[in-house]
Amino acid sequence: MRTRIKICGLRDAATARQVALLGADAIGLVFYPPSPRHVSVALAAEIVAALPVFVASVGLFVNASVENVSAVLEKVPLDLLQFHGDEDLAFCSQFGRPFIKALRVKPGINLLEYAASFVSPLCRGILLDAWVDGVPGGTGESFDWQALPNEWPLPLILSGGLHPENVAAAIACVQPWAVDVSSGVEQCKGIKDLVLVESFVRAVI
Ligand SMILES: O=C(O)c1ccccc1N[C@@H]1O[C@H](COP(=O)(O)O)[C@@H](O)[C@H]1O
Repeated sequence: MRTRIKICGLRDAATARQVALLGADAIGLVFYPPSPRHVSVALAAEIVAALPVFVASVGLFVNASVENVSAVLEKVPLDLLQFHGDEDLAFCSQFGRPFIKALRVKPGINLLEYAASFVSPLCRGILLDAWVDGVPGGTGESFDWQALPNEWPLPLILSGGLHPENVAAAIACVQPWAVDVSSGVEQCKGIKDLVLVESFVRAVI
């Protein structure tokens, strides 16, 4: 079975639909105002409404307030939440929605212990991203895949600096359940390139 694909940081309905038609299993919507990929609640609702059936919508938050996440959930029918900051299990679980938790790979972090602390009914996976000081994600930076454990207590989503030329090698090395990409399929920050999206999807094995 092919590795699942999430393309993150969509900012218009037509491109999101195209990305889905090219083979993405999920698209990500960034609710983090400092990001160049940030979307408003109204735009996110429009994008989700344009997706073909069976393509999942994922809302990405970074250390957002409860009120902020709840306000998005009231208006946007997201399938999954992605918490990309320092949120703990209690924070992530309180919305009663399935979620994935990002972990930025940094020397000294016990990756398996961290992942094990999120094993719970609503946590559907651990997403690994590169650690870049001062920027929570979407940096286009990768990390050393060779250093990762082979077995994980939750489905693994690999991200961080993936692009059409390295994604097959990353999958062969890590064998994740899914891959997630933003910068590697963009013309410039926040603008997706459908040719790169197509090449990325084709390269995923
Ligand atoms: O995409 C963003 O702007 C973003 C902002 C803040 C936190 C996470 C963000 N994106 C996620 O970052 C990783 C890696 O992205 P990249 O492919 O290296 O650019 C990915 O999981 C995105 O969902």
